Amino acid sequence: MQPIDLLVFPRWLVPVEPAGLVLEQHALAVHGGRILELLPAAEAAQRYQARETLRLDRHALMPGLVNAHSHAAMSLLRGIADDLPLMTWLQEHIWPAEGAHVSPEFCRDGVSLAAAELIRGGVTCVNDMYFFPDASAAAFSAAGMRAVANLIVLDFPTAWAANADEYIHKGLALHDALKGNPLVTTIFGPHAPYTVSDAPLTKIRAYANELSIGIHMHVHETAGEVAMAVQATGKRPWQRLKELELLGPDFIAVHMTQLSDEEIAEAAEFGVHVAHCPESNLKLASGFCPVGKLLKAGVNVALGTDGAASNNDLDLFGELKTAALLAKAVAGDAETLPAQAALHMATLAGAKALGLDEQIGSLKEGKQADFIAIDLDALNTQPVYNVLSQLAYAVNSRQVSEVYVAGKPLLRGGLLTTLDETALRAKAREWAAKIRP
Ligand SMILES: CSC[C@H]1O[C@@H](n2cnc3c(O)ncnc32)[C@H](O)[C@@H]1O
Ligand SMILES: [Zn+2]
Repeated sequence: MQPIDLLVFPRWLVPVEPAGLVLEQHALAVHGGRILELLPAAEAAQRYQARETLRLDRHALMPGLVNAHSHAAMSLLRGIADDLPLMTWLQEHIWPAEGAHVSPEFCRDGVSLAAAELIRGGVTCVNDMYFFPDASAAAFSAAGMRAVANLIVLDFPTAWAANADEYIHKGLALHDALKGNPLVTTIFGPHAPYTVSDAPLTKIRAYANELSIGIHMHVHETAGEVAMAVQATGKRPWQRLKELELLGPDFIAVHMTQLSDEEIAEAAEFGVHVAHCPESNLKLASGFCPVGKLLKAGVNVALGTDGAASNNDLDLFGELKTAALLAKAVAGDAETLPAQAALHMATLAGAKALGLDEQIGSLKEGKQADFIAIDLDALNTQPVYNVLSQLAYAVNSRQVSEVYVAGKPLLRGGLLTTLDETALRAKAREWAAKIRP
């Protein structure tokens, strides 16, 4: 018998790829933080001597969810300004609050609070755009989560940097510092076309090419953003990004609610990835991303929560259901974004957008052992005719009972292993008292 770290025997094994596959009486073998193989349960019991065995008789086992767009530390700004359109929300409420309170400590505590919520909801990897990405990266690492730290860029000064060049240089230093980190990688995060001018965008493209890192940006979030740009420059932001050669297979465009058919075709042609944030778009009344059309055109569409100040939670299972329902309504076609495609969007599509699809996003031999187990015995997921249907449309994130990243448990039997919930609650209250005394 071969000694290995872990054997998991779930009721249902959902690898996500190949699409629609649900294995029963199978096991997942894990060693050295990686998936050794998926194999029949009887064979696993004969061949492997596991240091630890997990028997999950009521559970579906699937890859960890990938949150392709978030601002994790904004968990500390949850509920500070609601029921407003994007620009009023951002310019009159969020930026002033961030200007007054964001610091390395704010980011550490906000990310830790968000990480607890994300882990509890089955998210194992998060693409995070926020100030003090060094502090955020450290907090994600301490929580044991996989993260993509954004090298953020803005034209205006904040507590993190004084001007676009300083943002870029601090970002490059962070990129160097994170080299060799097994869990945290980097991506450029220029905020949006309306906050970053041509010169820094040109530099970002050059550095992204040189260092082989991607670019992640809010694009065409609202009709107002597009109209303002057309009025000021005669060009839609997409056209400007195209002329600056930003669009390519390493570019993640977030939101994308305002798209012509020609722009959809170009997104496919350039291999641009879209990070769809349906609940934030709904709450800020930003518009509807044409997910059905994008998928038909061959665009990779990933899923994000955006920050907790515009969502107002970080529940990616909830987001996945909203995405599926909204895509059907927008397309006027109930067959758009079926359950299995929505699960793909929340896992492998996110991994692909982040350039991590060789490592995560599906349960496959050789990939990192980033997996989650969901207890389907709850009343709201009974009876189980179709596991994929339960996971996409009926699961509540509280049913996530196990979360592993690189073979290490972050949630065991519903209990967080790396974070102290009582301490997180106390910190959240402390910050609230400072922010709204
Ligand atoms: C450069 S750090 C990130 C920056 O983005 C702000 N933000 C949060 N949500 C949104 C959104 O939906 N559109 C545009 N900008 C957003 C966040 O508050 C930070 O200032
Ligand atoms: Zn955002």
